[in-house]
Amino acid sequence: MSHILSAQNVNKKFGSFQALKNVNINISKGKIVGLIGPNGAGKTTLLKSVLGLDSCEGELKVLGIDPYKKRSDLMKEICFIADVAVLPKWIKVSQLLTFTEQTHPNFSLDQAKQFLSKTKIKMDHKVKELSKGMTAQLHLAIVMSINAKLLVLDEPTLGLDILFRKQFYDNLLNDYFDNERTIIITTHQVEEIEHILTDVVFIREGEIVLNANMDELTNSYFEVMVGQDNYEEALSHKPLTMRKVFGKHIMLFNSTSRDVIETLGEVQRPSVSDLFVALMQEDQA
Ligand SMILES: Nc1ncnc2c1ncn2[C@@H]1O[C@H](COP(=O)(O)OP(=O)(O)OP(=O)(O)O)[C@@H](O)[C@H]1O
Repeated sequence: MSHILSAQNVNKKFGSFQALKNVNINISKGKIVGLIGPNGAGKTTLLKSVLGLDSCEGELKVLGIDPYKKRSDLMKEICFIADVAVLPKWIKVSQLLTFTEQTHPNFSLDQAKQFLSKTKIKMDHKVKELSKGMTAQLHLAIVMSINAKLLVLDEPTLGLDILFRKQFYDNLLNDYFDNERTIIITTHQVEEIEHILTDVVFIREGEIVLNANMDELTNSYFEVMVGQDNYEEALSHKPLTMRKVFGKHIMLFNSTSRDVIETLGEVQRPSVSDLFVALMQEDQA
């Protein structure tokens, strides 16, 4: 098996509405992939197909398995967080850990206890007694104690404050991720995760509009801060987007015209969120 995930011409229709359009992606082991798109772009729809929660047309293989037809086989090897706040309110932490140990073959109870010992969560706490952030910590402690090959996170930090969000991603990167694992994350807070990503996939109206690793991205696009003197000339090279900061124009270009344009101002690497905004606008133009 060469890819952890392989999608070829994947389509998904809800009645006459086409939510996924000819999606082609391959993801290999050891990647942290950001699946990024505006509201209603098709991120959750794609992840549901990846997790075997919904059917799709085309060829989709996760760990070499057809997720919809062989979901129970797949679930032994992967885990996911759909929304951190969703855990049964009435259950005690100790009961939740026992339940997970009994139902998941790759769960380590000792490991979960070790993660939880670094938090304020106690074994006899009920989920309803935990704050949203503590519930997220509990969920993550469980997920990080499952020896999974693929972790799928759909908006994992929704509703959490910035300290918890930062801690969540730090824990994920330092205590969980290694080259044997693969993570797919969707979030609208792109700027908070871009430093941990190895690859980005942009999706818009069910179509993949960009699929690149972060190094490729740096080489494919660049921003130039252009002063008034060079403004007209820089503009003639047709920037993808432009914004004004402290009286200077920051223009985004793709690398085809790099040699000429980098003489016109200070070059910088665009953030993933700036690139996302630019490519979404470009696609709509
Ligand atoms: N069960 C369904 N029945 C009909 N349409 C659906 C269904 N599920 C999703 N859709 C539609 O498919 C499109 C993609 O939805 P999806 O939830 O995948 O978007 P998303 O990228 O996850 O958005 P968000 O960032 O807002 O969560 C939307 O137009 C949505 O209305």
